Amino acid sequence: MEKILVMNPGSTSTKIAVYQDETPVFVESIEHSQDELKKFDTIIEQYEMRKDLILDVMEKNGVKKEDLTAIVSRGGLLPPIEAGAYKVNDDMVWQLTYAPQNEHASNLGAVIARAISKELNDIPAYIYDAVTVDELEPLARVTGLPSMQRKGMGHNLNMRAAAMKYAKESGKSYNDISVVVAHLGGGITLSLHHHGRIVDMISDDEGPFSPERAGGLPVFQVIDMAASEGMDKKIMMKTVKSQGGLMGYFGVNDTRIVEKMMKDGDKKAGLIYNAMILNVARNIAKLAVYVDGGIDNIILTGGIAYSEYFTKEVEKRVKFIAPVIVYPGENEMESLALGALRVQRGEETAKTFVKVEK
Ligand SMILES: Nc1ncnc2c1ncn2[C@@H]1O[C@H](COP(=O)(O)OP(=O)(O)O)[C@@H](O)[C@H]1O
Ligand SMILES: CCCC(=O)OP(=O)(O)O
Repeated sequence: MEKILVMNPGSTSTKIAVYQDETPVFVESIEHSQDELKKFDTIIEQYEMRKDLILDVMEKNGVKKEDLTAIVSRGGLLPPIEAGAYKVNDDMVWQLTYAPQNEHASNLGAVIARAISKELNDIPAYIYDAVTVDELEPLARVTGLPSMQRKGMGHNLNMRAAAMKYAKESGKSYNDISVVVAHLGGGITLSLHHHGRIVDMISDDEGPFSPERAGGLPVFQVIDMAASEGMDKKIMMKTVKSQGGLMGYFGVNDTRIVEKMMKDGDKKAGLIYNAMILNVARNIAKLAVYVDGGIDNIILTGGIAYSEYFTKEVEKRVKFIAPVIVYPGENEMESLALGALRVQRGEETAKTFVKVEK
């Protein structure tokens, strides 16, 4: 029997679960307010706070850490890697601590997993379907600057799980479907799953603005901003990553608040909320053209997909491409647990990560 600790450090929450084989013993999501997080300058400084929280929640739910047989976490912003499981090793911890592709809360997952594993005689620790799974086709990588390439970066864990769920429900194999999946969360990313691979995707730096991200911006204005007084990389990243989107316009990252403002007659809220919807729809259409519009279904998932208003308005704009299906929320904790379980049972092999020094 397996007892697996599952961790998912996100930008606005830490999700923690323990699974006994396929069954959840508990699943908890602890929200982090902007106030709580603003005292940390970098993500890695949140290490102690998030690790203690994970261990406390486990203890509170009556699970002894000595009973764990494996640990699995959402993977962070590693250099481009393949889909599926990777063993957490010292190279991965080094990469996420000193040379991640970018700052992101998920960078903490493998670092905390390694530390807990070491305290427990090196029980196996894994990451699964990391943020930087990159299966983009060469055609989808090209930009207009020879020195820049498009990269795969997104909510791969939830988006692949949603695509696989759709395949199962429609009696097909993941290898036979063509779907566009939009993860509508604190950050919004979209992906095109075509014959078993994510052949194109739109990351949070290119796509729609979201509750806390600026999304794709007019590049000439970005250059002016970067060249302005007092700007540096850290301030710029913070502005577009956590202070953009709804946060920038209204100072809140809770979509429900903005939707309520709109419904109560606030004109600015109506304009911005409907623009967010338009941006999601526009980016779905962008992905559909890679396969000449040959999409079986469009899938909307993530927290915002609980909003009937949001999903219906997106559907109105994109249903000319393919039918829309809504899987509200995310299935990340179960996807992580089942991935680790397959590895523990020898049904899948975990790959080995090797660090890439810049
Ligand atoms: N019923 C709802 N209607 C609209 N938005 C919602 C609803 N429930 C949650 N959300 C929004 O979903 C977002 C978080 O989505 P989630 O997928 O949990 O996030 P993340 O990708 O950041 O982990 C927040 O902006 C939250 O306000
Ligand atoms: C860059 C994609 C990953 C991401 O944005 O995750 P969160 O929305 O959880 O911050």
